[in-house]
Formats: sequence, C-alpha cells, structure tokens
Amino acid sequence: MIYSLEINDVRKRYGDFEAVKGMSFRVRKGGCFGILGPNGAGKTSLLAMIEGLTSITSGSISVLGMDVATQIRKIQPRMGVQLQQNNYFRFLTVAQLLKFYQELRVAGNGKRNGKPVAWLLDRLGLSDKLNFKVEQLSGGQKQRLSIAVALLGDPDVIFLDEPTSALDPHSRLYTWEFIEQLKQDPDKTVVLTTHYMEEAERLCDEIMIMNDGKLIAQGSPSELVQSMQAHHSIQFRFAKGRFKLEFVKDMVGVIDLQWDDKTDCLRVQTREVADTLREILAVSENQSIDVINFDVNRPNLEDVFLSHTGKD
Ligand SMILES: Nc1ncnc2c1ncn2[C@@H]1O[C@H](COP(=O)(O)OP(=O)(O)OP(=O)(O)O)[C@@H](O)[C@H]1O
Repeated sequence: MIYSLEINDVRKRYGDFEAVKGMSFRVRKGGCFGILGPNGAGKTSLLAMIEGLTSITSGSISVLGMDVATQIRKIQPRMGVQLQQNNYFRFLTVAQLLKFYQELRVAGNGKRNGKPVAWLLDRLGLSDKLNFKVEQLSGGQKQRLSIAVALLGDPDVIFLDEPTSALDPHSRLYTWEFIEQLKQDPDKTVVLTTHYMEEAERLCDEIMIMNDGKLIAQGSPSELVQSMQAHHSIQFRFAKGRFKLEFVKDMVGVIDLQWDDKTDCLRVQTREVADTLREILAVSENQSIDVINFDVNRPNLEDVFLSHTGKD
C-alpha cells in the first residue's frame, strides 16, 4: 500500500452550511503531510472526518486501505490523535494518565506497545514531570503530554493538530526535533496542521493548502514556492530624507520598486538579487547616502500561503 490516506470527493455539512466542499487528495505512506489553511478553512472538520470523530456527509475516506465509514473500529487502534483541546483527568499524575492510555491502546490493538513511555517523555522534555498532576502542568507541558498520548500504542498514522501552538520558541524547537525523529520511521505517517509556515517548511514533505472548504494547492514546500514564480525582495533603509527613487529607476532585473517616505525604506523585487544589491549600494555610496540596514528575503511558504488565501 503506497497511500496512508485516500480522500475522495468528501463533503461536510453542518445544517445549511458546507464546511468541506468536495475535497480529494491522497497522502503517501511515510514522512510528514501538512494541512494549511486560514481560520475557518475547514481543517478541523476534515480531520475529524478522517479520524472518525464526525460523520462524512458525502464522499469516502480510506485510512491504511480501510474505509472510515465502515471499518473505523479496525482503523482507530492504528491512529494516534493529538487534539488542540485536551480535557485529561486533571487529578491523575502524568504517570497514571500515561499508564491509563497505554492500557487502553494495548487493549484496542493487541500487543503493540511501541515506544516506551520513558523514551517519549525524555524526548518531549517531560521526564521530570512524571509525578506531577495534570492540573499542575503549564499549557505548553500539557500540549507536549498530548503528543506523548497520541503516540502510545505505536500508531501508524499520527495526527498532530497545531502541535506547537502554545509552545515557547525553545520547546517548539525541541518538538520539531522530536517530530523529525518520528519521520525517520518509513512506516509512520505524520499528518500535521499548523499556522506556522516555518514549521510547515521545516517538517512537511508535502503540503496541502485549503481555503473555504476547498483544496487550492498541493505539493512539496519547494514545489509550491517555485510554482509562485516569485522573486527575491530586498528592503533598504536609508538615512533620513536623502534618497530619491529616480536614483534606481532603470536597474537590470528589477521588477518592482516601492518607496516609503515615512520610514525612508526602499523595497525592491528583483530577478538578479546580487546585481541589484551591488548597484543600490554603489548608488548610495556615489550619492553619499548612509544605508542604515538592509534585508534580503527569498520567496517562502508564507508568500505562497498569502497569495492563495488572500492577504486579509
Ligand atoms: N459543529 C459545527 N456546527 C456548525 N458549524 C461548524 C461546526 N464546526 C465547524 N463549523 C464551521 O465550519 C467552518 C470550518 O471550521 P473548522 O473548525 O473546520 O475550521 P479550521 O480550518 O479548523 O479553523 P481554525 O484554523 O480556526 O481551527 C467554520 O466556518 C466553522 O464555523
């Protein structure tokens, strides 16, 4: 079986409102598949149907070759689901909670124990919290605990719904490294939703962007960026009141120039980033205008996301 998920013309209706409008796509086995979309795009509704948590209005979904509508009992033990909101038993300790879910998972799927709990906690930076009650954990620690719970019982498909949304930059990095370790097992498929483009670009081998319940783009992060045919942009900030746009009007490779009077900033889109940089620095030297700073930005997934989903 090459595909972990096959989604065929799937729709989700809540009363008169259609949240998912006939989506079809497939997710290859192994690696990390990212689902991106603005708030309200329908990501949670789509995932809830795939995970068997809500009914499918029409269309079909298969997970690991099994039909979600008719074989969910067989599929569930092979899925690990981390949810955005977790209402765990708050008076249990982390150790008791993990033991409870571990037994539940093993009862559901035979003898598949998977990664030892100690390994999971160590990799998620929770080893010293084993005897803490759930209610004594911070928001970020609870979020990492929910990832550990999703991995109990050695699931083949792991769903992570915004896994780093409440984490500080250090914990986020730690969690990214953990997900990268998970990806090394070719039999595991990670399906991830995120609003962080940097996270998607770093972790996902393939990305699907959805908006308003529809699939609007799919491919590897680099394919999506290339498909935009976007160009580098350079932003310069000059010493106050000295720079004039006419100094740089006819430069080779320049596609667009924008000047902001209020901040004395020049934004240049260019096909020839090194030449443009050199020429503008030469102009500022000839005209004796100090460059306060400059930034070079390559086109990235954020540009792709904004262009497909609207900047608002
Ligand atoms: N149970 C429900 N009843 C009615 N409408 C719903 C229900 N659940 C979701 N919706 C609507 O469906 C649309 C998609 O919601 P969904 O939660 O799937 O989006 P999302 O992409 O996950 O958003 P976010 O990024 O904000 O989590 C929204 O307009 C939402 O209001």
